[in-house]
Amino acid sequence: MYQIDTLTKTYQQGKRVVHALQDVSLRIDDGELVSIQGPTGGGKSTLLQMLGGLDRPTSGSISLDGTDLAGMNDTDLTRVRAETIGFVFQNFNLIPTLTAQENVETALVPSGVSKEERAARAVAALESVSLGDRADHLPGELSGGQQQRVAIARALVKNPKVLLADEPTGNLDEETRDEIVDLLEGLWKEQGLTLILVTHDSVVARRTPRRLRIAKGQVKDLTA
Ligand SMILES: Nc1ncnc2c1ncn2[C@@H]1O[C@H](COP(=O)(O)OP(=O)(O)OP(=O)(O)O)[C@@H](O)[C@H]1O
Repeated sequence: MYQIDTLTKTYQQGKRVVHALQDVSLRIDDGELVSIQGPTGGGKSTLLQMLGGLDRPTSGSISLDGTDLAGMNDTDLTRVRAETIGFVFQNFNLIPTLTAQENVETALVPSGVSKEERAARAVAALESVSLGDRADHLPGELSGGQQQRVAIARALVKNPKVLLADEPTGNLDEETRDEIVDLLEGLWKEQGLTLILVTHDSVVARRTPRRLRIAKGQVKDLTA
């Protein structure tokens, strides 16, 4: 469970101070599927970065299962990210010179999993996104939707508790978008994940049980 209390994140832009997040308080329970919408510059990516322990708040707290991410040292935070949180991005962020199989295996390197186990788990993860027959392909040989499936397999191969997705369908046509949302929704149900996704797309947001809107650094729960 995430518990966020009076979280503020400011950035200095020249002489100007930008409040990317302002006094945000929020709770996200285990197993929720939540979308985050809002205008450009509203603070969506900043919030996702905080949830992923990729950046630290200026003030306030953000805890995951009772541990304050803001107060953790870098080593512990890296471990939490490696073991507990999966990330999916708009641009897939696959390594172009590695095959689908190798891309997925990379996610297990920081956790110290043996080579044999990495290979077996990557095969299973690719099968879970219906890409078992494309394991030897390079990203450039795959469609956008297939690349996103590889990225989802890479995020889930470590069995994370939380999956954070930043515009996961932003680069896909409508049909592929629907396939990817179907896939994410299926994995969410099957694996009991907490799935939090940032999206500009109201069609995607309408499919999530809980919808948050963030504008000018402030969060509103549209389903409360
Ligand atoms: N590293 C940074 N340095 C300075 N300002 C930043 C930085 N990151 C974000 N900001 C500012 O914080 C505010 C919130 O940005 P954020 O990227 O979270 O918005 P967003 O809702 O994700 O926008 P978009 O939909 O365009 O991705 C913006 O005013 C942005 O300019």
